[in-house]
Amino acid sequence: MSALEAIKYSRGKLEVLDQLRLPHEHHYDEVSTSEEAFDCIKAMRVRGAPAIAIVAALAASVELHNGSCTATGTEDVIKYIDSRLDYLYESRPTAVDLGNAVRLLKKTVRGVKTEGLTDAEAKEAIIKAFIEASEEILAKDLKTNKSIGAFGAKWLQEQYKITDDSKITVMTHCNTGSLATSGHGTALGIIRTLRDEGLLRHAYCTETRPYNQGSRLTAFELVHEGIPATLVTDSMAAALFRLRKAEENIAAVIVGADRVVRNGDTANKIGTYQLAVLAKHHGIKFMVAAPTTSIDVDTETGDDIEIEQRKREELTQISGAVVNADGSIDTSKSVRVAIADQRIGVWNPGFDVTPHEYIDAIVTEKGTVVKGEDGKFHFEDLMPERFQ
Ligand SMILES: CSC[C@H]1O[C@H](OP(=O)(O)O)[C@H](O)[C@@H]1O
Repeated sequence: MSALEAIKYSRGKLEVLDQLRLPHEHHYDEVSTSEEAFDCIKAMRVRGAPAIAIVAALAASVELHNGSCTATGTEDVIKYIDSRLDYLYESRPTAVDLGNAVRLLKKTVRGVKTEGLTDAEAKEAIIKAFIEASEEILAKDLKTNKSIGAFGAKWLQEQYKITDDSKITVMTHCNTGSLATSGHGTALGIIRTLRDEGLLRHAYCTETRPYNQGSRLTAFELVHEGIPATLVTDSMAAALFRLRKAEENIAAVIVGADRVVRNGDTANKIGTYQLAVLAKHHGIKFMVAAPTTSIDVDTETGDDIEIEQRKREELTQISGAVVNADGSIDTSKSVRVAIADQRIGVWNPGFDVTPHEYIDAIVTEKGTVVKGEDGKFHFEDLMPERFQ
């Protein structure tokens, strides 16, 4: 049974699942312009580093396909495309996949051969190249995630020599599954592969306050696919490790990434760093699962990563569906309630940075990277083209 599709696309038409309504309601918004995509990403109706990049690229592609560009002449057409991509880039700052997609698409349109073509022919060739490149970003993502799953499961098998009698339990944070990508997922993709290969005993997912990607999205994906799983609050991780690590063979915490920088420091959903500290304290492996599009070798350390600050209402208010007296969920009535004094000060960073010292492995579609004798991660062998 396949998991939920965050993104539905055919040339000229993009639909995005409104993740703010999950898990109670499945509603797709049609996204046909960069403005609609920007709002969808900013409001986190779609979220997850790869999904953000895919939606931005495809929305720009759909509007171009539908004739939004009135410019003529190669220079003005490229200038228009740049302006749409630069606008989309501003929607959320921390995840690097969006920036990488923008750079790829800008490079693509500049590589189109237009010598000897009329202005109309050149414009058509540029738009065609853009659309094909944006569709390739979507197509490549699922293959990437399956590869991350395979490399991650292989690394864990090497670490623990897993047998039927020693299947492992893992924890994951936030949502890194089909709702954060085009399918299968990154960290949750490794969990899916562990389950497929008969290596998984159990999965724990954290609630992931304040947006609740874990309780609303990951729990839904795990239940949807029948993966044995338990939900805990973010604050329960320490007690879980201390009381149940041995009994449940808790072997690893597996998280996604919004940005991995040159030394391996990793920005991910807020609450990731504390899990890394706990994992180290309890002798549990800490793994980052991320496509190479999430690796930013131009940034030296995690101190240089811009951390998105989000609105106060995400902490002081929550929304959800009504639970009827008989326990059924009434999806026709969504309520929003205040859960704090609305005058209280709020600090709401969307992400934190886990120093590379706390990370045991970074799993990508090109292989798993571990620290060298210098105690640092090195990506030169993984992505030589990025170091030229
Ligand atoms: C494969 S998704 C990567 C990353 O994105 C999530 O953040 P958000 O839900 O705010 O977009 C989370 O940090 C995931 O680990």
